[in-house]
Amino acid sequence: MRVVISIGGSVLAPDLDSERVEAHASVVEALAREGCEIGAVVGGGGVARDYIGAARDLGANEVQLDQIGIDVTRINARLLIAALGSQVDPKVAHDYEEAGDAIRRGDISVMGGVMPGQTTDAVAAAFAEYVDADLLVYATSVNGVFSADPKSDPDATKFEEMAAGELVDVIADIEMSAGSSAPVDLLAAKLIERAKMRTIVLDGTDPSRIEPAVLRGEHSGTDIIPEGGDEPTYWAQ
Ligand SMILES: Nc1ncnc2c1ncn2[C@@H]1O[C@H](COP(=O)(O)OP(=O)(O)OP(=O)(O)O)[C@@H](O)[C@H]1O
Ligand SMILES: O=c1ccn([C@@H]2O[C@H](COP(=O)(O)O)[C@@H](O)[C@H]2O)c(=O)[nH]1
Repeated sequence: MRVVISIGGSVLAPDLDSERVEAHASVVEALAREGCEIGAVVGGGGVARDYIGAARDLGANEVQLDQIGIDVTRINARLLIAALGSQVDPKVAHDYEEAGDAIRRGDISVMGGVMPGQTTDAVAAAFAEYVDADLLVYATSVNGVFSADPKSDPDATKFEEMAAGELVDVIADIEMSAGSSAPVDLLAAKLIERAKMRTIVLDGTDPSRIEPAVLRGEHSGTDIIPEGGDEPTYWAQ
């Protein structure tokens, strides 16, 4: 089974805590031991937003801000690589070909951002499509996709499952400036829809939630159901 896991910066490195990074790496390594081929994409989190905010105040334009964000995602990717054992490609992959080659060699491949105008959510979706992944997992700071931002709307309700087209509709109104927050960005949602990619959005603040989701489909987040895609099959059945 080939899996791409997007690990939000706000769950991997809300602060510089090596034990938390180690816990995420352990989950990735456990999945690899189960025989999964893994691509990981790491976000920039609060550190990226802090840098972006400071540079915006200094007059940088949105592309320059995105470039700062990309740099931070790649630093976080290096942190995850540092915590992974010898099975990881030691380079942060800067494009999908490099990342795909590493996976085909049997390595775990880790990416950060690749280009302005998107977030690492879109990187993960494109990476998953490029390597024909069986599953894409977003480990983020909220437990799934809600009808509205649950951090600001107490009446927001969680989707247990939703079609990829519905995801596009929910995400469409969220702002897309550098450093913005969404469970997945709009480009990612469109790529998931196009690729008919089976996708899970879950709370990754506790990384141990990722393994049962990948191996058995057990999680309390949101399943994005591909329209016209195959029925899910699980590795550990
Ligand atoms: N409809 C929605 N459903 C779920 N979350 C939403 C929604 N709209 C906005 N959000 C916000 O999306 C955010 C998703 O997580 P966020 O982007 O902060 O972190 P991440 O996925 O860990 O990535 P990173 O911190 O690297 O950008 C949350 O802050 C949540 O409040
Ligand atoms: O491919 C990419 C990835 C990221 N960015 C910029 O970086 C920040 C932080 O990334 P997150 O995935 O949100 O953690 C993002 O808001 C963009 O500004 C990018 O431009 N391109």
